[in-house]
Amino acid sequence: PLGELTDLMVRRIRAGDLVAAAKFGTPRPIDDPVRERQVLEDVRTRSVAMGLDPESAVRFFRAQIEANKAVQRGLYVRWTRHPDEVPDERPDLLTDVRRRLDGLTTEILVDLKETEQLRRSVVSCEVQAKLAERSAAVVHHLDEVHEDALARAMRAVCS
Ligand SMILES: O=C(O)C(=O)C[C@]1(C(=O)O)C=C[C@@H](O)C=C1
Repeated sequence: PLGELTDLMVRRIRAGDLVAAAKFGTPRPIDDPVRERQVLEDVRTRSVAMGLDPESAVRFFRAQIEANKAVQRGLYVRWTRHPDEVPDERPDLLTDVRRRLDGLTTEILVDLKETEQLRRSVVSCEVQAKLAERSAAVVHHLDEVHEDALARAMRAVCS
């Protein structure tokens, strides 16, 4: 039941690779508190409009942002040690990567709404979340950096 939401979380985590590729070797820092506030304000407003608990949605997205930063930091370490692994192309953060993240926000909010009942029932939610996390790690061939990020992101699934 949490498979679709988990897949979307993995897609957001994978978008962290693009964020890292856009920022690595530029003066732009991994942490952008202004952008984080914009993302979370947007989530809050749209949750209210959708009848989702805004506090829980914001908490969920805070965890997704932390997971995204963990990916960026992990890749920075990897790329500093192995410069040959740095992607050849630098995507554009504003027009390419953040647009993709904004699209994922919409999809994730819809899925949060669809799974609201299940996520409120703490015990079954924890069981389903573990199942979804394990199968996503296998299906998406996640390496350690991305698996750790997913574990971090999953902490806020059960409300
Ligand atoms: O948009 C960025 O610059 C990102 O790094 C992505 C993101 C996010 O997950 O939405 C993560 C960290 C930043 O502090 C702001 C936002």
